[in-house]
Amino acid sequence: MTQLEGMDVSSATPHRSPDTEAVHAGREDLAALGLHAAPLDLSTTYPSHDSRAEAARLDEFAATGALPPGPPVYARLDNPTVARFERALARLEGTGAAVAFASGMAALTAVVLARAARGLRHVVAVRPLYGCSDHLLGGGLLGTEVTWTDPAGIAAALRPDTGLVVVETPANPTLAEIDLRAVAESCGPAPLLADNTFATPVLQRPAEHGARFVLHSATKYLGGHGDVLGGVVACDEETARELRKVRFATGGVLHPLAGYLLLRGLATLPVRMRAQSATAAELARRLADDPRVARVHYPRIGGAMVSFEVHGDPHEVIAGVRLITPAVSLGSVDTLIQHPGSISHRVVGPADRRAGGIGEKLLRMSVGLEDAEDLWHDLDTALGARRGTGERASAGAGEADSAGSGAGEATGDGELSARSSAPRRREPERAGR
Ligand code: MET
Repeated sequence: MTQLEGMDVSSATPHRSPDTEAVHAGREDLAALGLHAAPLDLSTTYPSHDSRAEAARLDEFAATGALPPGPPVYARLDNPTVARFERALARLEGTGAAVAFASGMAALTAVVLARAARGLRHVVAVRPLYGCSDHLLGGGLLGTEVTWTDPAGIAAALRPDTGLVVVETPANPTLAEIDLRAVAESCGPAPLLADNTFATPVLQRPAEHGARFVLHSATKYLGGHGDVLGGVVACDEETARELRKVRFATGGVLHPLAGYLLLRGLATLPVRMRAQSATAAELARRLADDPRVARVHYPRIGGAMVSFEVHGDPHEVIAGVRLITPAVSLGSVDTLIQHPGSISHRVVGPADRRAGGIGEKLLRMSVGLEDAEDLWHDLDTALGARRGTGERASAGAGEADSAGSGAGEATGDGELSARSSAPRRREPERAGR
């Protein structure tokens, strides 16, 4: 372990732009090590001839959850490659610490267990959440009891044994947005967990709005290339200590190779998010103007996710794509499309899916780095004949522009500005809850 591990990273270095942090955070010790690229430490254990010192270090960890100084003891406790990713993500989210896990679900599990260890097993949650999050909380596997509510009902749903309030914004898969500051204020003493997987810290830093736990499936945008499974919770150092204790006890650790790939992924996160968001906003505009599409969901804060409801059979769209990958997951450099009712939210019962606004006609698309025209051509073909006319579309940028959807224009930093010159037609839905 380096001396940098376990420190409160919020005070470690002066404030720098997120673009700079993405490239440099977590790499503070490399120059002293004489390295340019981050090293990959695959050790499962670490030698020491001093058993008394090891005992003292383990006692200290067991008592506090603070990472002991000196070299690591064992990989389930601590790994320097993973710690670089944790420091970098904490810097990007503006928190004092971050704790990485084997997957996003392992990360959420650790938070729930840490709260339950304090006797606080009641959870207040807002639908929709990612399907497996919904199932983990509501299914009772971890002994939790959930009160599902809308954001306005959070304060009334709180109980003395409420240990956690869980929201996801933009939500998987409807992209519904929540006012995090308002929600955090209504949580009282209960900590707010915000799943920030879809927005990433490039578009939104929930800790600045009062979230105590910022959850990511790191598998998605943080990794960015569809080749690493991981999860992470950004939080303050005191909270991180509780999570490290749960991680050590339960073993849901992030593999060092995953930590290596995630740190590498973070370096390009802002660039990828801006490019993918610009293409997503353009596709959302075109879909909103398409008669084969009943409804388009695109977040006010932008992002690379677009969800839309078709008039026809959504399964035919999945069957019809050729360039776009028909697969669950998101956040990769290639565009993915899936049917939430069949895959990402299958584990949520039909009535609860409906309660969360997840209709059977809904498709969820994660827009990658391909050319927008190529993606539109594939979508246009997969959507099939235009309703009523049988006409095949050949929309390009010109057609989209002349359509003047008024749906807003990606500015390149994830924000949207309304087009004012063109007549307004249908817009992607941006309504919050
Ligand atoms: C196994 S289902 C889904 C994986 C991922 N969390 C998604 O929403 O696509």
